[in-house]
Amino acid sequence: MKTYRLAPSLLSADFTELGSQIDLLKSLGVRALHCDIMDGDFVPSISFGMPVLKSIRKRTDLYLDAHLMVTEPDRYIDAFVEAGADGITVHAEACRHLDRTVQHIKACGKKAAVALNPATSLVAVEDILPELDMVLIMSVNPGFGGQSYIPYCTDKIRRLRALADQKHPELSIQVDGGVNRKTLAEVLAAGADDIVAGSAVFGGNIAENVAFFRDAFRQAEAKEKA
Ligand SMILES: O=C(CO)[C@H](O)[C@H](O)COP(=O)(O)O
Ligand SMILES: [Co+2]
Repeated sequence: MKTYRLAPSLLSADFTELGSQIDLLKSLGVRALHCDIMDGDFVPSISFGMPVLKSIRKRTDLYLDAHLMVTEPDRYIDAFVEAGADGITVHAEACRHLDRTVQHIKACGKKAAVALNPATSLVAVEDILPELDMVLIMSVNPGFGGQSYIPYCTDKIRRLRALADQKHPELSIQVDGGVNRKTLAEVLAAGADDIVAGSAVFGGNIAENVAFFRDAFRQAEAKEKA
């Protein structure tokens, strides 16, 4: 039985109200925050780094999920662990020795995840799957919030769930990019359990948006039980 989790992407938060928006999310029952770290090289944009994550850590005990969209993730893992991340996600496309990087994250006592860009094949994680806590399927080209979900990613989520059922049933499948009221049902039905959403959480009424995700998770759980 899957446990579903919403991880709001802070990229879409109001940075002048970050502390109070984090407190609000916690009061609404949110358990994790997704922190998008962009270096302007692996992806076109620059977001925020260790000092901001450190401040977030001081503010909250929520699970902090660090999505490293950087060219050389190995250079930054210790710094993000030190800053207070609970889980570190590296891109397969950015790691020359992916197994070494994953073992490093695990040796730090943190959850290890690998992200795949839309056009990157599942083959990139097939062999290492049993070593991972999570695989992140990017459903937009990384770099910006507010983009549209790429439809072919649904089949990729489905194929990853089938692969995980064979090799590592506890694997969490996170989907990131363009997940909103229109696309959520499709993503859940395909087998995702961990949902990142930025604009669909912070755009408009945050409490109503979080309630929408919570209700969808309840429906998915009920479907699984039936
Ligand atoms: O990693 C990301 C972009 O590279 C973000 O997590 C993602 O885009 C979330 O934003 P939205 O839900 O608005 O698509
Ligand atoms: Co992200």
